[in-house]
Amino acid sequence: MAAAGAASVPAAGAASAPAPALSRAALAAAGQPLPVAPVRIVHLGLGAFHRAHQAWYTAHADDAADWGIAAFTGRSPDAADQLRPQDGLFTLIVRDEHADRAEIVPSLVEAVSGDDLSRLVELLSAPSTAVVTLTITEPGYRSRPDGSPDLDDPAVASDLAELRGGGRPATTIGRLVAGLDARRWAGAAPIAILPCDNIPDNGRFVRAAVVGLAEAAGLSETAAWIRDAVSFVATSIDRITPRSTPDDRATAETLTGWADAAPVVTEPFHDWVLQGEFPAGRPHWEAAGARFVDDIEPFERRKLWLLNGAHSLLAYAGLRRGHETVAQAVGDSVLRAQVEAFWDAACRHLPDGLDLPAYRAALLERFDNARIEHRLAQIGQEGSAKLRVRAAPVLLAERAAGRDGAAAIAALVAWVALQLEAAAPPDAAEEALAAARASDSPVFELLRLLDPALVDDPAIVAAVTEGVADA
Ligand SMILES: NC(=O)c1ccc[n+]([C@@H]2O[C@H](COP(=O)([O-])OP(=O)(O)OC[C@H]3O[C@@H](n4cnc5c(N)ncnc54)[C@H](O)[C@@H]3O)[C@@H](O)[C@H]2O)c1
Ligand SMILES: O=P(O)(O)OC[C@@H](O)[C@@H](O)[C@H](O)[C@H](O)CO
Repeated sequence: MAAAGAASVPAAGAASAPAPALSRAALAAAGQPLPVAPVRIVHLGLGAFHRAHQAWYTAHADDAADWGIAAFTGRSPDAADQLRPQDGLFTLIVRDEHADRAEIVPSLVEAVSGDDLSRLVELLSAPSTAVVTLTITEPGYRSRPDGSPDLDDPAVASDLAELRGGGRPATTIGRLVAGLDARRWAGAAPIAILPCDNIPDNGRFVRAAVVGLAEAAGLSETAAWIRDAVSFVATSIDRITPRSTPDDRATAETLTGWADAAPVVTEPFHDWVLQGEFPAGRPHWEAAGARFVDDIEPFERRKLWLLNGAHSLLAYAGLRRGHETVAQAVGDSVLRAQVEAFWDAACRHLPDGLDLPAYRAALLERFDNARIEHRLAQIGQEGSAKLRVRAAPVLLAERAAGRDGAAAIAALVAWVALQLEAAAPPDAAEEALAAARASDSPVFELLRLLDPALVDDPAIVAAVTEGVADA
């Protein structure tokens, strides 16, 4: 298969006629066929990022003709409903600071509603299926911070009952366990699972979730098989991809001449670092720039602390200063200085050899791209899970090194202040956050929710309390 199609203009139609709907048949009729690769990858969580990243890398692999993706939605069937009539095709709008270019990405060959468990089981039972990728957001795993299933979560409890009775689990990890159970019964072909969410050591994290749920459901043989035979690959994934807006459809149509109900906007930059085995094979993603390493941790920390840590700082401090997007916030000299200070702190705890000055300079350029409207309210969602891994480790490392940790404390102060004003973006942990806010010592309890180690240090609690009082 050719790499992702270039922007395509329909053969017929006056300028005022409505653009034809994107589909493989319509493209073929226009002389631009995009063949359907066989499904060998199952994706869970059909959001914008998967399409801008893993689907793009797969389309640009030099063996793309052998690797089609069947992608399942997470919570609502909407994305599948939009993409099914388009045969999985979608327009990727790559937006730099000056212009847009578009390509039609052909690697997604099947878009499926997440509740279609029978199709998931069928695909996971097929020996030809070699890779499962996930982008279901941090709370989507329904895990404790160590990755093990949160057995107090009612959806997890319900899935346990369903899995025990051979029923229909409803969480993504529950469905994945049901699919892996079927794969074992079908002959246990090897497979790799590849979480692509912004979670440290995400391979180990999702392994704990999957094995833990299988064990808790009494599927002990399947749990043992997963432990021994399923490979959990750790990844650091990077491509800033904001939520799509209705304007993006008009842009896609102008650029390609095709009407696309579900285009995605992304930045030109992309990066993918992976560590782990693929026992049943994988696309030649290196051809598109992916890197396979023996130790992912330095890359993962650099990305999570510098990019995502700064994003979260800009989100909470930026919202408090009246900004709406990353570009606006990083253009505010006060916040830019806070970001630089946070990066100085984080860099003190990153190993040599990561070319940090160049990485920081490139990040600033990416954040400054005002044509990417990355909304702080989107980035700020799920703050309790995000700050735990993006800011708390930097603060704790600074304190352990005998410094005050002021730069990382600034991020916590902004988030705590928004919490106390009940103005923080949505968070799956809202029930616990509300209880913390209503307690006698809300700052202490909010910090404890982020990471109990924070409140073991009275200086951190005092600094955040003081910062919030001054904010
Ligand atoms: N957008 C980016 O710039 C970017 C970059 C790197 C990594 N990521 C990772 O990808 C994830 C998804 O980002 P996106 O931009 O595609 O978001 P999105 O909102 O477009 O898609 C999120 C997907 O996750 C599913 N989901 C959400 N909550 C869920 C739940 N509780 N259970 C099951 N499924 C659930 C949704 O149904 C949807 O399919 C992020 O949370 C992040 O971890 C995103
Ligand atoms: O996707 P989230 O919600 O985990 O985090 C929001 C952003 O920080 C994130 O999407 C970055 O844009 C991304 O990680 C860049 O690669």
